[in-house]
Amino acid sequence: MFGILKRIIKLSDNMASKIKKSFMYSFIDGIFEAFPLIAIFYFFKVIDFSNSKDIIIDTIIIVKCALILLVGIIGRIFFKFKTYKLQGHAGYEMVAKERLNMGERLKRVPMGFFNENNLGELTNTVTTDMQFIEKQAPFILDKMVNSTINVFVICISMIIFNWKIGLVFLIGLLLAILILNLMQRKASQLTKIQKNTQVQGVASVFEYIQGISVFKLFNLSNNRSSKVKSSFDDYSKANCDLELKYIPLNILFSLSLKIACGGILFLAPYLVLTEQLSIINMIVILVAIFSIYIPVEALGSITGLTRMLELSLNRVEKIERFPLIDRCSQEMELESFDIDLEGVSFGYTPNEKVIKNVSFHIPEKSMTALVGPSGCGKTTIARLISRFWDIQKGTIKIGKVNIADMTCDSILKNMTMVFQKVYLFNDTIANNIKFGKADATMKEVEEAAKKARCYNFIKELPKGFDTIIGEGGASLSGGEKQRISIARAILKDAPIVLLDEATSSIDPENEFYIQQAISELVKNKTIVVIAHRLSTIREADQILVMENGQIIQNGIHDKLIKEDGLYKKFWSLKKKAESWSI
Ligand SMILES: Nc1ncnc2c1ncn2[C@@H]1O[C@H](COP(=O)(O)OP(=O)(O)OP(=O)(O)O)[C@@H](O)[C@H]1O
Repeated sequence: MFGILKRIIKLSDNMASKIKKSFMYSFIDGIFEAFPLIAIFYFFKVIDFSNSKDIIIDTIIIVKCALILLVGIIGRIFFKFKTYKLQGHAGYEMVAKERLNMGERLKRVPMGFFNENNLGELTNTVTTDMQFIEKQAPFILDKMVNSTINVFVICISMIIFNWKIGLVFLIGLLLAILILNLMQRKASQLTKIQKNTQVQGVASVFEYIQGISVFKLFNLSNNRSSKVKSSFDDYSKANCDLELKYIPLNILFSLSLKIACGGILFLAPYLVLTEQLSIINMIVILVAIFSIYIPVEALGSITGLTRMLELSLNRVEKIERFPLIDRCSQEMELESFDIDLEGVSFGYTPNEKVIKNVSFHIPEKSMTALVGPSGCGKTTIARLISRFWDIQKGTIKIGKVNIADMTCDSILKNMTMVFQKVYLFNDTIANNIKFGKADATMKEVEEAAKKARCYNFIKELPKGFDTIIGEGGASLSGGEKQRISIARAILKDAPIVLLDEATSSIDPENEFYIQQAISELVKNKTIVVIAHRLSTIREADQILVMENGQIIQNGIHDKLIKEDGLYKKFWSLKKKAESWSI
């Protein structure tokens, strides 16, 4: 149980002192909680009950008792406030920091991480798990630490007070701890199942939302929503199971404490009758009996929550443990931007190589086109140059520096990528363009938009650059989204441009503007283009023809067109396709 304490303290980092302080305040609050008991003890101690006909209750005594109660109440309010404030702050700040850390980590893990961990599990970790840790961790730890201290203190006090009563208390306590242990084991199994079904639920909702257009198109929405429903049915069944299997143990736990209370209730008068206990002490015991087991009950009540916290921590720590792609690399400044691949081999899975012993040189400020049939590895080459994955054999150098020695940030700050699939954030158009350069002025943003040929259509929107675009850029046409993403790339002004030309048909007007925008983007840059257009291929300084993960031809268009090979075939097919008209 206490391993979790260490893990939270580790996670909380510089918030640990706040959490520890909150435990101390909570402990002091526990002392003030005992003040009513002290008042009762004092009351019976100072009043003479031996003469039952003439009991004198002095006003001073009443005032003193009232004062003790008042100090108790004020002390509790003050320290409770302090405890909650510290716990709230510590929980919030600890999780806020951890969320940022996680964001940074996710940027630096190999892309294979996202294949191995489904999106539902990741989403669940950064939302539900983190929220659970934020709200519950300080509360659970506080209850755990203080209840244990209180149980220990009460146990010692009872034994000093009267060892026979202390023994009955101890038997009740040991019985309760035994059942608590059983409860923890049960909770361990059941909360794991419950958490897994929760993750499945989130994953199926995610899939449903992402694929909604496909489901609608193929009339599958009922089918998929029944999958979502079934995963939530599993979740609700797991919750019911957890409660049902947990309830008998919970009852047994409470029963053991109540039986021990009953034992003390009978034992105390017996001890008075046999003159082993004074009446005053008996009264104090009878009053205290209702609260001595409260800390033990508190430990019982957090068992399920503790297990859930443990599972949430497991998931967060799993992300923390995943090795960063650039953990042994350094921040570096590049001086030149030519690209060299030497004997590079790579596979997404260990047994299947998709890039096989590839070598080529891309001179600085030149255009290289990658062409070849679908699935031959063109996109993979672009991903490897930007170190989204690490290669298994060979070296990739930019400006004569091995990218394996550079941090992801120092590679990517020199690169711009324009992919077919454009992602725009749910923010203003200006901020989407500024993504390329966070501190850009509005003048720079407008300048980039003009170069990317999107200034005019943006200006025609009612709110211009302040127009909020839906997540993923839902409110813009495909061509408009492309041009905004090119404006973003122009603003970044990186010396290397990786460009995956759009294959999907865009209307001629948009295509014309996109071509103009790209011409602005690539001026004076080292360009690697996954080429689908004849114009791009023809103008390239170098064409790399790929087949089945290998470079099979290399040269300029005029040379390759004369050779008998894949390129010639590819070119005539492309030409034929482009000459088709509808
Ligand atoms: N994330 C991935 N995980 C596993 N395999 C992948 C992944 N991405 C691509 N592949 C596989 O790697 C091979 C090369 O894919 P790649 O996308 O590089 O080809 P491509 O030439 O760019 O194809 P296209 O022109 O159709 O985009 C293919 O067999 C593909 O199925």
